[in-house]
This record gives sequence, structure tokens and C-alpha cells, in this order.
Amino acid sequence: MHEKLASVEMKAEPALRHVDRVLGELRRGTPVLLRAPDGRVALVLSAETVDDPCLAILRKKAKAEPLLIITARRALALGLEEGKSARKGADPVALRLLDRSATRVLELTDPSLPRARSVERPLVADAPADLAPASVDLMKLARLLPAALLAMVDGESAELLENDDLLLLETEEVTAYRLAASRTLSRVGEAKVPLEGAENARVIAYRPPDGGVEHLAIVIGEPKADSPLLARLHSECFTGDLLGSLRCDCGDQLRGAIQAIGALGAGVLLYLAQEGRGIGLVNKLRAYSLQDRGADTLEANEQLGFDADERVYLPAAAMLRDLGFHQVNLLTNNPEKVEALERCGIEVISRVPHAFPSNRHNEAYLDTKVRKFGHLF
Ligand SMILES: Nc1nc2c(ncn2[C@@H]2O[C@H](COP(=O)(O)OP(=O)(O)OP(=O)(O)O)[C@@H](O)[C@H]2O)c(=O)[nH]1
Ligand SMILES: [Zn+2]
Repeated sequence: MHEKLASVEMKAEPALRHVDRVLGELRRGTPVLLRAPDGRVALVLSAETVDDPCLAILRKKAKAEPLLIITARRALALGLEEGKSARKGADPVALRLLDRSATRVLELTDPSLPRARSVERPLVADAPADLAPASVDLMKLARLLPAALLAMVDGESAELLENDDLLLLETEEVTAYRLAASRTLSRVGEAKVPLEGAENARVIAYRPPDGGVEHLAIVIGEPKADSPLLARLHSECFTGDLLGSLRCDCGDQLRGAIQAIGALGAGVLLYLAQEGRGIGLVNKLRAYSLQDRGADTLEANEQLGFDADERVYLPAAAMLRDLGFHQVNLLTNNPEKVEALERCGIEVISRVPHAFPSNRHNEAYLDTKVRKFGHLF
């Protein structure tokens, strides 16, 4: 197990580095150039980072009025007809704005802000193929709200802008990113960390090649690779795991899993860097504020323009394989998690229930999990 300290399957590809640089630019509020396979080029900017001066720069650089690209889920939340197709993987929707201010862009993008004042209905335009889906995907990868300003540019201007120090990315690089980023996890550090209830524990850190936060494997005891492993896939929850938030059941589930594996003597807990069911901590806080206004946990995600669950289990499967495990008994109440892990090539021999008593702050959340996510309690 220890001699495999290098890369799990293959070395990082240049395309990953390229996408990662672009994510940094977008998070800083800098526009980037995106090119479709047929050669069309657009200038793309994260909607949540805009202000009026940067909108003016975008218009000037592109010599065109940008479209606001939102997900079909967000279009549905805005009451637009085009949102009717809202489902996982549905095409995004393009809006042409009459009120061209940054305030209007933010109103349409972020429902957690104070309620919109504008009554203007945005006009729906054709969403540029390949470019619109890739731009929304980039925002999700950057853990920003899934909305982008997108302005088409002609070939000559694109060349000038690239020389002007703007990064240029191919849409295909975005499409290939998630898979490549999960395949190339590297074991970068490990140490014994005695835990309450599981003194014989080691923490192993796996770094994704995109420069993202490490995923952690907590190996308890000496699990045998030739028999099914007791495993827990725990999605990071800063508020529940660290602060002991009562809004969810994560803290209890994290410590409960360590206790259960410790009591059995051997098993693995994967601590996955996919905060907020994959939407990131900032967006989870936005989702919480929508829940305080009456939405449930699923509706809040959808109002923000996300799917109910944005998690990817490829890194979890890659870590299990690297540790030598192909079959697990999985501690979870979530049947989707079982199916998702199996789709990634890990056999789930059995589901081991993992429920804890509710409190008055998380009752409605747990109830929504049962009614809308199909959780088994
Ligand atoms: N978006 C969003 N994420 C939340 C909310 N409450 C908790 N989370 C996140 O949900 C994840 C919890 O996932 P898990 O503990 O794996 O729970 P699960 O998918 O319900 O399944 P099991 O616990 O395995 O039964 C963590 O990443 C939390 O940060 C919420 O209201 N909105
Ligand atoms: Zn939580």
C-alpha cells in the first residue's frame, strides 16, 4: 500500500492546470476567453463578481452586449417559461437584459440577496451552444453561483484580447475536467492520528491535481483488502463537523461513524471535500438564508440554480481503489449514494443505517431528506 505514494492513475494533464488558472481568474472577477469546437469565442465573467465598472469593461472589450447565462433551474425559480425543462443536465438559458446594471445582474443571479426591486421581465435569447453550458460549469467548478455573463467576440478581437493577457480556454477542456481531476489524485501525506473511540487511526491526504482541497482517508485498524470494508463517505460540513451546528446531522454522523468503525476494529472513513452537497460553503450559507425564508433544503439549492445534489463520487472510488478496496458495507441512509458509488465501480455489499436522533433545528431538514431525497431512516 505504501509504495504507491505517487500518482493513482496518471500524472496531471496540462488541461487541468489550464482550467485551474481560469477558475482563479473567475473568482477574482477577471473575464476569460472561451472557445467552442467550431471556433466561436466568447468573453466570460462570473455574474456574482460583477459591478458596473467591470460590466463596462466587458462591453468595451467584447464590442457587444453580454448575455446573462443561468441554469434552467434558476430560470424556473424566476418564473420563466424556459425553466420548464429544469432537470439534471438541462441546457442553460440565456437572458438579454433591458436594465443593464450590475444590480440587475445580481438580482437575477442571487436570490439570497434582499428581494428584487425590478419588475422588468428579462428577454430570453438563444444560448450559444457549447459556450453557455461550459460557462455555467466553470462557475460551479469555481464554487461561485452558477451564472455567467457571456459576450461573443469575433476572431480578430479574440486574438487581440488573448495578447492582452486574457486566458483562453477550450470548452472541451471544461468537459474533460471533472473526470481527469478525479483520476489523478495523489497521496501526499499521512500520519497516525489517535481518535476518540478509534485510537488506531491514520489520516491519509489525497491531493487532486487541480490544486483543490485535499480529500482525506481515515483508516482505522488494519482493514483487510480481501473482505468487504466498513466504510463511510462523509461530505465535508464546516458548520456541522467543526462548529457543531444543529441545522444538520453531520457532526453526529461524523463522530458516530468513527465510533462504529472503531468498535468493529477496522474500516475507512473518507472525508470528502464537497461541502454543501458539492456547492461550496458560501453557496450553502446562501441556501441556509433561503431556508430561513421558507424554502426546504432541496428548493433552496434549486432557487440558487443548482441541482439538489451536485456531488461527484469519482474521487471517493479512486481513493478506495488506491487503498486496495473494491467492496464495501456502506454506512449511509442515502440510497443515491449507494448507486453513485456503484456507478464509479465500487461494489456496495450492504447499506448500514446511520441515523441519529433529531433536534428541533434539524427536524424539517431530516424530514425533507426522507420525503424528497428518498432517505431511509
Ligand atoms: N446545499 C446544502 N447542503 C447541505 C445542507 N445541509 C447540509 N448540507 C451538506 O450536505 C452534506 C451532508 O451530506 P452527508 O452527510 O453525506 O449526507 P447524505 O447525503 O444526506 O447521506 P448520509 O448521511 O450518508 O445518509 C454536507 O456536505 C453538508 O455540508 C443544506 O441545507 N444545503
Ligand atoms: Zn452538515
